[in-house]
Amino acid sequence: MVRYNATEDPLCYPGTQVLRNKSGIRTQDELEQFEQLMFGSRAEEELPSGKLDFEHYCAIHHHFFQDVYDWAGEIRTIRTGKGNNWFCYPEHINRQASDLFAQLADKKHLTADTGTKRKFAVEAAWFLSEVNAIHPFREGNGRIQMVFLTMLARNAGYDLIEEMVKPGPFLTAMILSFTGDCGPLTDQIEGLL
Ligand SMILES: Nc1ncnc2c1ncn2[C@@H]1O[C@H](COP(=O)(O)OP(=O)(O)OP(=O)(O)O)[C@@H](O)[C@H]1O
Repeated sequence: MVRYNATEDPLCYPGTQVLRNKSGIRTQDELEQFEQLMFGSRAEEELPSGKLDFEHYCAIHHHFFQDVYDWAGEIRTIRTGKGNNWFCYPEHINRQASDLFAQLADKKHLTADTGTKRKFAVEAAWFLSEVNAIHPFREGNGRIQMVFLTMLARNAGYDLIEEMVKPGPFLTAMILSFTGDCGPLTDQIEGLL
């Protein structure tokens, strides 16, 4: 997992980068294992239904992380970044997310004009790069991005096979998409359809 650059974070146990959690786990390794376990167990359940809007996106985050964090499904309140990239400042998240999900709705949730895998992948890469730049949550963004992408694909008539993700190239493509180059991410997504 790529760790965050975060400003002083009240969500962490003092003097650590370990997020306060419902089980009181104080080490990062143990917390990641616990997150993974809970995520897997919630994946077995039916996902929250919704309109593929931002409210739905947050409900999905809540579903997967409700066993671990009190703030599951809530937008973050501190500035975060990864590598050299800082994500949307928290005070702008609601507005940016509303704009993005309005555009997604205008594009009929990527079901319009996406008659080929390539066309769908182009639109999906656009959406993923934008939602990643917003990065609504303190943790769990990558996993929720992938769950939601799978839902968008299914809604557009495609089966996205997440097990086929190649973590290294996919991460490189995500980072490139942050700087506006969505080509490699488009290729990665097309390869999953
Ligand atoms: N340097 C970077 N610039 C932009 N995006 C990045 C960078 N490094 C990682 N990302 C993206 O951030 C997301 C991960 O965010 P976060 O750590 O909140 O999610 P996670 O689900 O907890 O972790 P992971 O996706 O690693 O399992 C992924 O989509 C990843 O591609």
